[in-house]
Amino acid sequence: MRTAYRTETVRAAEAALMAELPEGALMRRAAAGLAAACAGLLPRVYGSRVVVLAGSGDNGGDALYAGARLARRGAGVTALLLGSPGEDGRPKAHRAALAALRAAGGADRPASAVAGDPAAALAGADLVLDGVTGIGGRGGLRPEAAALARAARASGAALVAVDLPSGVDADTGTVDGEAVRADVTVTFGAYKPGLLIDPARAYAGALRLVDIGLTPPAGEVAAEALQHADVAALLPHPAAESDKYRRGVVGVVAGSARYPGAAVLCVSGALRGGAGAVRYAGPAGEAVLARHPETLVHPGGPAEAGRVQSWVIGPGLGDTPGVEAVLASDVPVLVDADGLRLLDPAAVRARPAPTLLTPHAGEAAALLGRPREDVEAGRLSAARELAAAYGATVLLKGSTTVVASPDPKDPVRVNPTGTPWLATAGTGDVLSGLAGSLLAAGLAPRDAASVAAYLHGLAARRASHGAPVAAYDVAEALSGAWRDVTED
Ligand SMILES: NC(=O)C1=CN([C@@H]2O[C@H](COP(=O)(O)OP(=O)(O)OC[C@H]3O[C@@H](n4cnc5c(N)ncnc54)[C@H](O)[C@@H]3O)[C@@H](O)[C@H]2O)[C@@H](O)CC1
Ligand SMILES: Nc1ncnc2c1ncn2[C@@H]1O[C@H](COP(=O)(O)OP(=O)(O)O)[C@@H](O)[C@H]1O
Ligand SMILES: [K+]
Repeated sequence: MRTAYRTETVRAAEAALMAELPEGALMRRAAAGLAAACAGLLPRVYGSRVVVLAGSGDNGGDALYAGARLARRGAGVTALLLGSPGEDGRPKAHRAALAALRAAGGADRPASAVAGDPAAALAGADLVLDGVTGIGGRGGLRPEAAALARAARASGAALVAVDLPSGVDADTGTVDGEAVRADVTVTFGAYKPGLLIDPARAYAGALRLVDIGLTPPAGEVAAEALQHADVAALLPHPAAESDKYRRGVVGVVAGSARYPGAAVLCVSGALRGGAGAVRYAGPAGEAVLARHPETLVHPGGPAEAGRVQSWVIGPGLGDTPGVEAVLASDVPVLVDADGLRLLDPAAVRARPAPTLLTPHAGEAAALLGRPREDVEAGRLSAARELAAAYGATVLLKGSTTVVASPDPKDPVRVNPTGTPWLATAGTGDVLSGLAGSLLAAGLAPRDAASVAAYLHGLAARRASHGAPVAAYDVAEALSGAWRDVTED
């Protein structure tokens, strides 16, 4: 499990650790890890050209100390100092770190001296260290830093963010203005939620975690990302005495005369999610049977379809009724797509069994009564708000799929396996069938949702290999993704 902690938690853990260590020890550990990561990115350190963008805080301090280490190994290092002017008129910078850089033979200049031609200042650099701001940064980059960040990006040098890409919000993943677009982010002590959640995640590039001895309390995880072993431990496995009913039956209420394909895709996901049988209730039975003869098809509504251990309702449903009947059941229910329209929070809250909602950003925006862009810019808070309003688990789909449970103490789960190739019609139907099947197999809603998103993303990658995929390809690749996870 990859775990991320909020800034305040990281700072508290740092303070506790610093009290036990000689002054500057933590920063030295951070800088050593950072310099080693940079050295690994350069063909050779000796003779390479490194530019350090250094803000006035400790983030700049880390970058300057790392610059000093690289300078001692023969790199030509120049620091551009971005702090506001101090009493001596020079830009403020971490004093001891700047002294270390100078002692190692590095140069420094106020960034204002290169403001007229930032591109010239970055020309020929092999590596740029972004030490403008870390967890102390607020808002987007200021203009001077933004111009240098753009020039660094355009220079072709490897761009390494120190702790966080400057300009992104560590706790929420929002990006309010301009931010550094890094190739690699070397983060210290613990991941921060912004490194896992879009839009900020897209600015971070590849992530490296440097152990500086920090141990934030396990109870304060703010966001977490499952890995293969976590998913393998959660997946259902039939036992010797299992039969199809004991493995769980998932009911699917999806599709309409207009959209029969949604029913087929939802069932195709459900058949590969570990339930022992899939019951389909609705008007698209013929299309479902044509593709999936193993489905138990009922032409009527869900009320007459027979006993199930979970329901999935919504994909391609149009205006077909059925949501009330399904919500009235005493089994876990997944509501997606058309089922989310006009969904009554009170009806969901009153349910005796858990509910899982799987909106994309547009559907979440409609439920929250605010613009889609707001949801996309603040995924974590949007998912949390919806979960609280409905007393339900919420899987918010999109560039970073996040899963929030109604208990605010549960960390948000962030899916690490997604790929933009999934942004194609019908893949959401496969996902809801898959997650519903995992619910029927007995997984808790938060686990069913995050495991489904994980396998779904992995399946899309397997099916895609860098080329477009169709939703049905993703469904067919699910068994392979399952094997990848369990055989690892
Ligand atoms: N506390 C510790 O022991 C450790 C801290 N570490 C480093 O310390 C960092 C945090 O340091 P600080 O608390 O000094 O804060 P930062 O260095 O992240 O940022 C604070 C400085 O940036 C300026 N600033 C804020 N927003 C800005 C913006 N939008 N544009 C330009 N400048 C802006 C502020 O005026 C302030 O001078 C961490 O991210 C990490 O890199 C590491 O060395 C590990 C150990
Ligand atoms: N930019 C993106 N990057 C990664 N995954 C995406 C992106 N956009 C959409 N997805 C994924 O694609 C799927 C689309 O689902 P959805 O929007 O419900 O489409 P549909 O209703 O056509 O099935 C979801 O799993 C979502 O997380
Ligand atoms: K930074």
